[in-house]
Amino acid sequence: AQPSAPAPISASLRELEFGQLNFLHTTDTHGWLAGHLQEPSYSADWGDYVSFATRMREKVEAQGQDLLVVDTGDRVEGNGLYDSSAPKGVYLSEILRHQHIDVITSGNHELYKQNTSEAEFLTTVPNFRGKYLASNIDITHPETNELVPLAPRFKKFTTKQQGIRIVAFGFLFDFTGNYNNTVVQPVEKTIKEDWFQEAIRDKDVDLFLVAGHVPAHSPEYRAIFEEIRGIRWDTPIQFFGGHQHIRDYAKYDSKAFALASGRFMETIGFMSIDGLSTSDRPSTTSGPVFKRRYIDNNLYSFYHHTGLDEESFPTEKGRNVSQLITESRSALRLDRVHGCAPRTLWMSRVPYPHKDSVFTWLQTQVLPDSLKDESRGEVPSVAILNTGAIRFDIFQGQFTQDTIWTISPFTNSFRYVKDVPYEKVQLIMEVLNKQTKILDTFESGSSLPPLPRPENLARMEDFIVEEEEESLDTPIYDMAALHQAPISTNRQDNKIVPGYTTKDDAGTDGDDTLHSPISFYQVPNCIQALLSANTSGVPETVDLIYIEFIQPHLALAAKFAGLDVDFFQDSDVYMSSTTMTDLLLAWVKKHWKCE
Ligand SMILES: O=c1ccn([C@@H]2O[C@H](COP(=O)(O)O)[C@@H](O)[C@H]2O)c(=O)[nH]1
Repeated sequence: AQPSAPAPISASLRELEFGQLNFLHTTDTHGWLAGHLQEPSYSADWGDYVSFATRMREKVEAQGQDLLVVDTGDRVEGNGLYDSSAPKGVYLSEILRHQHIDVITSGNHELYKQNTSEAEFLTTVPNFRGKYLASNIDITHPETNELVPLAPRFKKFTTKQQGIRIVAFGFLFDFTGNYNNTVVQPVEKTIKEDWFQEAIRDKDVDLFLVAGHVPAHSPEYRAIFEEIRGIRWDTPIQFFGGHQHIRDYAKYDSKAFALASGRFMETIGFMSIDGLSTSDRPSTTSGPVFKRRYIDNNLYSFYHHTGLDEESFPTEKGRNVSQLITESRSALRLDRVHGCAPRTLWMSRVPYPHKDSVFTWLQTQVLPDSLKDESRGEVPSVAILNTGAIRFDIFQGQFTQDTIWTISPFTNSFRYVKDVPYEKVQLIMEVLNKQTKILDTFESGSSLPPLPRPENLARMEDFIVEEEEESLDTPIYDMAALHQAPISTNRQDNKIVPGYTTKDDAGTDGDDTLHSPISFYQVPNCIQALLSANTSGVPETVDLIYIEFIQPHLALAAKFAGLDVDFFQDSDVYMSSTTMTDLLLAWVKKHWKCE
């Protein structure tokens, strides 16, 4: 772990149930390879994960079993380790490559911008040659300008110990927000292509492995499942997915399951399959048995599941990777303190509006104090921000160079349209806040990226822990104590701390660590702030300021609201090239001085 990471808290753990074939899975790590430096439950880093995968491989291979390691994309955008360097990602890709990964795929974040997808093509794909799969992504070759597959479409391989014959694919969901140097072919179309049809007709296959940046429960995975099942009624299928930032497990039939392993290096997903047939050993049981576990990413869990300790657990390579992360963070000055947050601000742990909601803080303080373009004088304005623009909670205490990227990693700046009737803005807000119901069906074929963050789309209802409200002012962890405490192995000491309490298709026993539940509240798709309105009451017309990511959504919503504005032609840059990240950082520096 990183030197400044808090020691994990000892806890009651559920055991891993190993099988003939075992998997470790990460997804949506978004640059958090240093682990969480303010949350003990997730404080292990990528170096610890390198050691963990090695020790797990040693353990299962000693039993004649196999272990495969899978990553399903969105490795970029969301943490200083990726976003703070110029060019972005140079430190991250060096760190990432040290994990032995057997199957790796791209997420949507690898494709939003031309330079990101080209870095993927020129660096990450070669770093994981033979492992990186891209079943439905093409890229314009940066030198030849030809459209070529980002990586091979699929591969067939056999496992080291038992010779289990696996055909593996690597998909991305039907993403449409990519820059025009890449092409994402819809999954439903891809699976009709000759190469896929041939691959699933291969008779010498013991398992189909579908890795992808695709939700575990999704139309895309349903389509792949049905296509394979149509040809191979009996062959086991293991899906690994992601994108929604949740822990999830989907049962497609008794021989086909999908695991999604959360977000931000909080979770190492574990799967095992027992009873697979192989070329020289037909299955002995009535059918394969699938087991899943979501491991909290911390050393307490890692030691427990490997049966090792502080001395015996780390590998030399793992230690070196942790050291490389420390050096990279230091070169990027990620611990540089810009201010001190006086209290914790939550994304979804409190309702909106609420004094401890990050969105209430933005609406009432940051946007009114900061969004001002001198060229617009005292003209009243309304600013609209999509809640998906903010990615993480802000914890009480030091606000560092790393914090700014964890909450606001995107490079969007602001635009505006003048003279918009205030009442039309309110209608537009109503439409935006019903996005999934209205905008998605407004024009056939239009499929806009969602406005809220993925966690909010995956959980459509509030989950309220009644007794939590009183404890919100108390930090979850006593950080000072955690920095010194050795990891206790004394079961008497086990505390139940708030954390994941996952419910999935296999029940409520998936998490390795027993936690108490955390409230989860829905938040709107967008929030608005009324700015520079010196008059009492509401202005008749305003400058409508918006974060540029939502321009296509606004254009559609405006039609709905009967506003005759062409947002692409009639809008202009607001505050030159100031990004949301710049705005937030400037506000923190000015208002949140450390005592
Ligand atoms: O420039 C951007 C890019 C993305 N968003 C928000 O993020 C989600 C997608 O996040 P995933 O991690 O891929 O699930 C998108 O729907 C937006 O809500 C953004 O606001 N600005």
